[in-house]
Amino acid sequence: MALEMLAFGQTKVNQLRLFAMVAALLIMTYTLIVTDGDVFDCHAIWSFLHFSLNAYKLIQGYATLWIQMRKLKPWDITCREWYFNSFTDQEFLALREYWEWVLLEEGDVLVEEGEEVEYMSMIFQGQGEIRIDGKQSVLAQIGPGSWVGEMAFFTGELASATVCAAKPTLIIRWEIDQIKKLLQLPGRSYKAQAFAKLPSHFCADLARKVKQYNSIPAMQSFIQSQKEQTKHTKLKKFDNKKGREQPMKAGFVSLVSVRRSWVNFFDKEKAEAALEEGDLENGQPKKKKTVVRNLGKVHPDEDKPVSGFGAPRKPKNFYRQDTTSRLRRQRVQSVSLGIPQDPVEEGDEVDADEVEQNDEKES
Ligand SMILES: Nc1ncnc2c1ncn2[C@@H]1O[C@@H]2COP(=O)(O)O[C@H]2[C@H]1O
Repeated sequence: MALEMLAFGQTKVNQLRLFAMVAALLIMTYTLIVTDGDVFDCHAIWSFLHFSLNAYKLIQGYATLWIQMRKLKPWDITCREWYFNSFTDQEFLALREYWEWVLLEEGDVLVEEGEEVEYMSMIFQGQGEIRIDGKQSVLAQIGPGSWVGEMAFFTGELASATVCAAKPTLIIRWEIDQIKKLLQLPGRSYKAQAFAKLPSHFCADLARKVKQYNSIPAMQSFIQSQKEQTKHTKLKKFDNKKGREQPMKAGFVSLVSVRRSWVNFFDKEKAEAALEEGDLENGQPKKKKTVVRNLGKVHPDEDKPVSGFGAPRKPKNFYRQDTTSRLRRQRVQSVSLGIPQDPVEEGDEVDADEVEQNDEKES
């Protein structure tokens, strides 16, 4: 009973048969002992049938396998040894059942760029050329063990490139639709197991292609140029930062340079506007000059100017207190502006209303 249970736990058919046979043999022996050799006992008959049936199937299976393996051509055996050594005999035969050998002449096309991919092919001997841009440029060369059509198999898209034979080339190929159907097979038959293993081989080949692509000079120079660009960008950022810091440091030394750096680095727009208005001198906006109009000595008694820097504070009602001086000042100012004025001498009579109006204007 225990052996029977173990037999049902097996996932491989031949192992299951072997366990079932041993279990049936034990039951048969036990029945014959208990029944004193009664071969017609139903347990004995049932276990005998069970044993014989499994033994027949087992022997038949191995005999067929042996015959099929002997039928394999030398290139099938080489192909298995080179590329499918992870498959059991039965799995390999299941795989072999669906593929065909095709010999390509030089220039024969396996798949055409932009067209539907019908076959999944593997180069056994020879060489293939991967061409793009309507066969103009040779992108890569592929040799024995490379798959063709795996990209379309995974993506379901049209062929990404044209592949043609660079010399007489021997390939094996399966119909892609057939592989997809066989991948859906339920259970754990050899066929199902064989086709379930196949896509991992496509993936391995894809990985190899990417690795090869990464190591070609074009890719390496691309990586180098990327590195240089990154370095250049970093340096530029550093320079900009430095450029901003330098004038700021100088600003501690000179207030003017702070102003210049401020204009140069933070307010370029203002500087440009000033340039347009012709207000820029040696690359810097012109300094606004405070126009101080020193009217000179206006009071004969005082030796100081009445306005501008250094002028004494005017006493309240300055002009009221000394109307004559006020008028004299007005005259001097007018003279400096080129306005002819009647000379007003000290002691001249003046109009009080006129003085009043002038005061209002001044304020
Ligand atoms: N750069 C490459 N290197 C190697 N093989 C390629 C390259 N580009 C495309 N191929 C192969 O050319 C095939 C064209 O059809 P697929 O796109 O289905 O699958 C593609 C790959 O098998």
